[in-house]
Amino acid sequence: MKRGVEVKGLLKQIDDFEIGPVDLDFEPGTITALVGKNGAGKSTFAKLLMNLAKRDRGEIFLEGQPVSSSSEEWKTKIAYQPQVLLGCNAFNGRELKKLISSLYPTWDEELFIRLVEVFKIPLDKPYGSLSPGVQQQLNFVLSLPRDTDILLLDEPTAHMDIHSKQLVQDELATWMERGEKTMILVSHQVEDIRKLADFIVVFQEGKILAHAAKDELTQNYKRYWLEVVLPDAVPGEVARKNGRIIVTNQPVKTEQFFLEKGIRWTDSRRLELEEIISMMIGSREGV
Ligand SMILES: Nc1ncnc2c1ncn2[C@@H]1O[C@H](COP(=O)(O)OP(=O)(O)OP(=O)(O)O)[C@@H](O)[C@H]1O
Repeated sequence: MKRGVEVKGLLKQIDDFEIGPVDLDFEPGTITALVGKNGAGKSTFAKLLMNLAKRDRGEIFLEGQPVSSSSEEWKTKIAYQPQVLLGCNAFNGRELKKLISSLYPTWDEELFIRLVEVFKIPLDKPYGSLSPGVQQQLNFVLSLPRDTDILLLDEPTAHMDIHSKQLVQDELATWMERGEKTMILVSHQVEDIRKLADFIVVFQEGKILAHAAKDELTQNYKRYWLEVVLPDAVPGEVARKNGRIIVTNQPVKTEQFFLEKGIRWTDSRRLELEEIISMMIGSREGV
């Protein structure tokens, strides 16, 4: 069976910031979104996967190939799209394509040409002269055609307009249909996560706070408006307001508890993914 990305006991200390220990498996055929507050360690984790930051401990395997400085084999397995392409300002798209395509035996020229047309990328202008949104589009158009089995994208749509974001979402969804691809997506864009992700990994201060299937999260997070003020803790409770509005992530247990105690609720609703993520990463207080 094909293996995706395996991370074992990964640890890195940067000044007073520690990332890890991280143990994570990213399965082929899935998209995982890495979320967390600014500075939580997502981009550093991405760099560790690419050996661009040196880990202190642990192991990383890409389709079974160990990521290390002493071998090159793993490099053709993964395409990494960083937030910013450094050192490229003087080169135009055509020159960058020539450089990058020569490094990837799987380069798909047809896909590149199609994407250039879809995004209407001016290939003859220096990268540094393009707007941040168009730079990001070019960055994307230079990443996907590498057609590696593993794709690692760090905030690929942050600067893009709404239409371009939708194009990226469509292209990524289509790309996943090519086979057993593994995609890791660092993102603050809820729409990207909602449309694309199968799994969500929550980073908090360098640690993995949660790793869950997106559908489970949206099924399980539920808000209840109670008829009475409730002093006791409720099974599954994750937040409350005035003892009368309760959010839980175990609605079956919660409702059983309410029924046993004779507590009635006037309304209940599932939370939107955005609310769930905000609650999990701790950027939203209360209910
Ligand atoms: N080269 C470095 N030197 C010093 N500190 C660093 C370095 N790289 C990362 N850090 C620190 O590591 C922590 C995690 O940063 P990182 O960029 O990984 O967070 P992030 O979750 O990607 O944030 P954002 O959502 O803002 O992109 C921060 O405290 C950052 O200051």
